[in-house]
Amino acid sequence: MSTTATYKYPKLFKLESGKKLRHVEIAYQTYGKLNANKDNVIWACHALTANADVLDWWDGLFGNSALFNPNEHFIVCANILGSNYGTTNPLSINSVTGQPYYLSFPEFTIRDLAGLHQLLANHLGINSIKVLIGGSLGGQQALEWSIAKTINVENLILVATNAVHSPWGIAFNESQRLAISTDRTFYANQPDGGLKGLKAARSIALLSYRTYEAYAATQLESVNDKTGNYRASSYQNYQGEKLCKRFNAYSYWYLSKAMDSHNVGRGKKSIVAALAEVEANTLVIGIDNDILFPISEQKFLAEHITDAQFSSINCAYGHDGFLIETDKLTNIIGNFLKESSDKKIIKLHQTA
Ligand SMILES: CC(=O)SCCNC(=O)CCNC(=O)[C@H](O)C(C)(C)COP(=O)(O)OP(=O)(O)OC[C@H]1O[C@@H](n2cnc3c(N)ncnc32)[C@H](O)[C@@H]1OP(=O)(O)O
Ligand SMILES: N[C@@H](CCO)C(=O)O
Repeated sequence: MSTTATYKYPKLFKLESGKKLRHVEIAYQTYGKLNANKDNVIWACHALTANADVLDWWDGLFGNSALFNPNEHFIVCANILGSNYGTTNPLSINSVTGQPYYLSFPEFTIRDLAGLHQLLANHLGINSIKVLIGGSLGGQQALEWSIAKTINVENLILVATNAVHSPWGIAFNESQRLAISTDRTFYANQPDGGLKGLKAARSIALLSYRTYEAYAATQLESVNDKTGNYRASSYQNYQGEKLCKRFNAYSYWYLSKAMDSHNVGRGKKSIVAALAEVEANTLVIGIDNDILFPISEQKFLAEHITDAQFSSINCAYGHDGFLIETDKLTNIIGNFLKESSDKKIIKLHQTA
């Protein structure tokens, strides 16, 4: 059973900045049924440009016969604030002006994304999450939500993510925003504003999601006499255009800023102290060819989250491997969850 719905939060939602959003709407999908004990929730947090349909974009890890399946689990995935797949975003109507927000949309942080997940969990009557999982920007949300401890998270799975967004990651995002800002239609406040800039931004981003080896494997020329019309050029153009058909420059702009804001140590004693607040059984998975969220970042997470396990995946694809290597993820996560449930049974026997 799959449900697509939108939750309209009836009150004002206060952002970390202190600004308030009214009439926040959260588009979400659920699959399967919440059991009587309400202890079968799998909550997936999506990355930069995905949507609430986790069975589609994380097919293989999620699916009818996958590790996370709707027969056993109640799977929840919410479209994040700022994204154009149904949740309130810069193209939504600002009820005060009666016009879309565009660039008057307030900036928000990863903590705000986690805050919206909590609103939805309250609405769905969920007090406990069996597995909270996210990759990349999705992992940043899952981590902040676990640190906030507004809900019980039994198992936390962080894939290709970090505790604080790096100078390198911010520089990539800033370069993408520079590309968008050179497109003057961006400032015209129209739904297709900045699309040429967005195309260039996606082309830049892809360089950080893939690797030298991935391009060599898929875009190498088969002839030596070319002096133009290269496959790699066509690939960059195609990928930029593909994103423009399903996304908008305003959402991209704001979401990339939210990613830059990620720092679990903000307002805390330190980043390390913030990580020590995580109480969930944690598994951190890195991709060893990831140049955007290098594996040192996942090792750091695992080192500072109490009793966290660390595992790595070899994937020539690089960062986006977290969306592709679903067999490897299934294997690593399946073993981790089995161990975690065995430990729980032993603990129960010891306390009985
Ligand atoms: C409504 C929605 O669609 S939202 C959900 C979809 N998006 C998401 O979930 C976001 C996360 N997903 C992603 O980032 C990506 O889909 C990934 C990483 C999982 C895979 O990336 P892909 O772009 O599918 O794969 P890859 O990088 O190998 O590129 C393949 C595409 O490039 C095209 N391509 C490959 N080489 C070239 C070239 N030289 N010139 C032009 N096109 C090329 C292929 O024909 C293929 O096109 P298609 O996507 O139309 O089938
Ligand atoms: N390729 C991913 C971003 C990488 O984290 C997306 O478009 O959502």
